[in-house]
Amino acid sequence: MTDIHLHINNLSHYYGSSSQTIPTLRSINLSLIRGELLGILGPSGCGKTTLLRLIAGLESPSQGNICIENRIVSSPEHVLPTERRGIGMVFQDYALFPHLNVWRNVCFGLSTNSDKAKANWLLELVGLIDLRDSYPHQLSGGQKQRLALARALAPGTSLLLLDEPFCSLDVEVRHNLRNVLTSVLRSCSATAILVTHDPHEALGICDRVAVLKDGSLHQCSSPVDMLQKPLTSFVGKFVFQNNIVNIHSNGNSFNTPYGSIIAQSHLFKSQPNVLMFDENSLSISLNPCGKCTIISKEFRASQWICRIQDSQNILRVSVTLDANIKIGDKCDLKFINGKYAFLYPGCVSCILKANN
Ligand SMILES: Nc1ncnc2c1ncn2[C@@H]1O[C@H](COP(=O)(O)OP(=O)(O)OP(=O)(O)O)[C@@H](O)[C@H]1O
Repeated sequence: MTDIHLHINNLSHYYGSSSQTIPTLRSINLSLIRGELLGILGPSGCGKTTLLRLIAGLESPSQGNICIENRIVSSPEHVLPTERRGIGMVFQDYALFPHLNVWRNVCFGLSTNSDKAKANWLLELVGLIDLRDSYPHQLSGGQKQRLALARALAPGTSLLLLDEPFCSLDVEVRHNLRNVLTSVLRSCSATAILVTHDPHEALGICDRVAVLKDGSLHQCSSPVDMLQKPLTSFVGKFVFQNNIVNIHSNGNSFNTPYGSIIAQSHLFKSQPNVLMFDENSLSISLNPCGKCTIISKEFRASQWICRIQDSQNILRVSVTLDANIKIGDKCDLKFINGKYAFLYPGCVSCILKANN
């Protein structure tokens, strides 16, 4: 049987009175398996922090409930205090005690010798044992966040809530800390939720990723499943930066300025009106009289990613590094034959076909 650590059941939340405001979270259902790292991903204001605060017991649900270890800890009628939930929290701003050194920060609130042995082990694990006498102001941002991680886990916490913990750190430190996080969580057999607005971070280290938009859960699945089947066009666009094009059907066939679409129409539950495809699905040919304009190009290790505009869309297109292209160049775009794409609503897969 699956060992569910946290279960969120039909959870909704409003700030203020539900009759006056729009919900911050709408009917969220999620489960976390023990030892799992779940990413909560979404744009600014979608409700990520609110969801974390609800799990921490810092907000009260308007509807639904939250169970930790099969026990209801939050419902509209009752909210178990944060300190009785067996959770640890790590924030972007570290929240360390400035007047306590590293060792005393980790040991804060611990009493037994075995707790202190664990604190020692955690400081070893996060690479801070040699800095045990230093104070927070003597640590770098990355060291402070490693200390915050060790402190959150020291009391034997098995459920960790991390709210954008790496977002104020520079790229290399952030990258190192992601690796520290996953190995520390594994060593402690801890379950964790990582709130982030960075798709690379969520996809890179999380076992599963939950994507929120305007308080609604669009998808919760492993990174590979999400890549292979983004359930909504928002997931494809926000998480994978895929292209979105509005389409109109002509009976069972769809035409676009870039070519046509082959799909099995019996799979449609409703008529698709949006096509989604990735940056490798279009070919570009320079043409001074072309209908499209290259408006930006970004270097990636193995290709350029161009943004190309026509009268209806701005599309991301990958172009080989040896292509002689400049911003402002005119061009034509067409589908690359045989590339896979998705139609929405319904996430029906289809195949792209270039116009002759
Ligand atoms: N204390 C509050 N009172 C009223 N509205 C709030 C409060 N806190 C947040 N909100 C609103 O609730 C919505 C969700 O906020 P939340 O902080 O959960 O989003 P978020 O996804 O974490 O955003 P960000 O990535 O910018 O931190 C936003 O529209 C926000 O303005």
